Amino acid sequence: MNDTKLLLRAARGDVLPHAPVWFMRQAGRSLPEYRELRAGVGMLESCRRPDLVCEITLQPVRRHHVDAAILYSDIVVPLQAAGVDLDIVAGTGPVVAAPVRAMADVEAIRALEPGEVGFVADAIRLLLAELGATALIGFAGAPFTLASYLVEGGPSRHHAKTKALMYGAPDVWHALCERLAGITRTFLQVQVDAGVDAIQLFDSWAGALSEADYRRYVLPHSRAVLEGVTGGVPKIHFGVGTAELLPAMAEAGADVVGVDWRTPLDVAASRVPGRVLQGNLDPCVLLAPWEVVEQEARRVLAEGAKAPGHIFNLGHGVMPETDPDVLTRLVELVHTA
Ligand SMILES: Cc1c2[nH]c(c1CCC(=O)O)Cc1[nH]c(c(CCC(=O)O)c1C)Cc1[nH]c(c(CCC(=O)O)c1C)Cc1[nH]c(c(C)c1CCC(=O)O)C2
Repeated sequence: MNDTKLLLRAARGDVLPHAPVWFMRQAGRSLPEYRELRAGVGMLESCRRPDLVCEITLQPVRRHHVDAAILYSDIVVPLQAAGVDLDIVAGTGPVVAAPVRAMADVEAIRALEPGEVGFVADAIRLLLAELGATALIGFAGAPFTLASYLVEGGPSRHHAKTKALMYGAPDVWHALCERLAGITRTFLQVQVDAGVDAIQLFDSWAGALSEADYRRYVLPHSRAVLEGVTGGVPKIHFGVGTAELLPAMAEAGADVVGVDWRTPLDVAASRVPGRVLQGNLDPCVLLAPWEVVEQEARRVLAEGAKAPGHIFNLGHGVMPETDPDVLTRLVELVHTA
């Protein structure tokens, strides 16, 4: 069964008739059917309801015929399940009630018990019964990106408080990342044990760091997550603005390296030889006329062909204002290119 899933064959580096395609943030606000289902239901509440998670995860599969579904959830779901007081505020993102600034704050973050995210395992079981040959991707946030939300208290442009803690109190920083790595590992293992086909570790904001700082302050923790998850599923590792970090992120232990739109995939292939790549059409290109979308998508496919395997995706998430019909057409193009 698994062998018929195109995404898994691409992750293994098999020669395929065409690249598999899915989109980061394919479930969500670009779809009117999502906005309808979510009316009056809070974001995190919706993530705890297996029936809603299943339906929202399936919406982009039905509409676009992508080769993979990504579980509808959020990177802060396991933190909330482990008792961290936070919410997702519409139009802003995650907001944390009591930001982490000192060792006592770190010590107040406890481990995640698998049963505390049982709703995720339930949703995955519902999805597996529906998905057939479409792969299901589970995911989690990497320690740096989670730490950034916890230390800043919310979204941040410069991650200044995060870096101040990292440089100024490395013992607190490493203790925080160790706890977050434990929570993330448990969250991913629950998803793998429930049957997802692949996992993606999002270190969305790691591109804020130099390679030296990434290696010193982040890589050991991301590696602990990626190496700690057992079950043999392919592991995808992705961040934004990570051109200089690609080799280090590959060393953290991913089978597939996600690339944003800034680095052409043939250049990325030379930076992480032997790795399968995922990416990397600029999400903003989807707002341009179709001729531009087609030209850029064909360029991405040609550059991706230089890697040992290529999973077509955007360089970051779908923008909410994207016309869903353009996504559907893009999937068709990738499938027939
Ligand atoms: C950094 C990050 C977060 N969450 C996530 C990341 C890593 C991916 C990335 O880099 O974009 C991951 C995520 N969040 C969500 C998914 C669902 C699956 C999918 O990709 O379709 C995934 C994979 C749902 C969501 N997560 C969120 C929404 C929008 C909330 C809503 O619909 O009300 C969705 C569908 C909220 C969220 N959650 C987060 C942000 C920055 C936001 C956006 C705030 C906003 O613009 O409203 C934190």
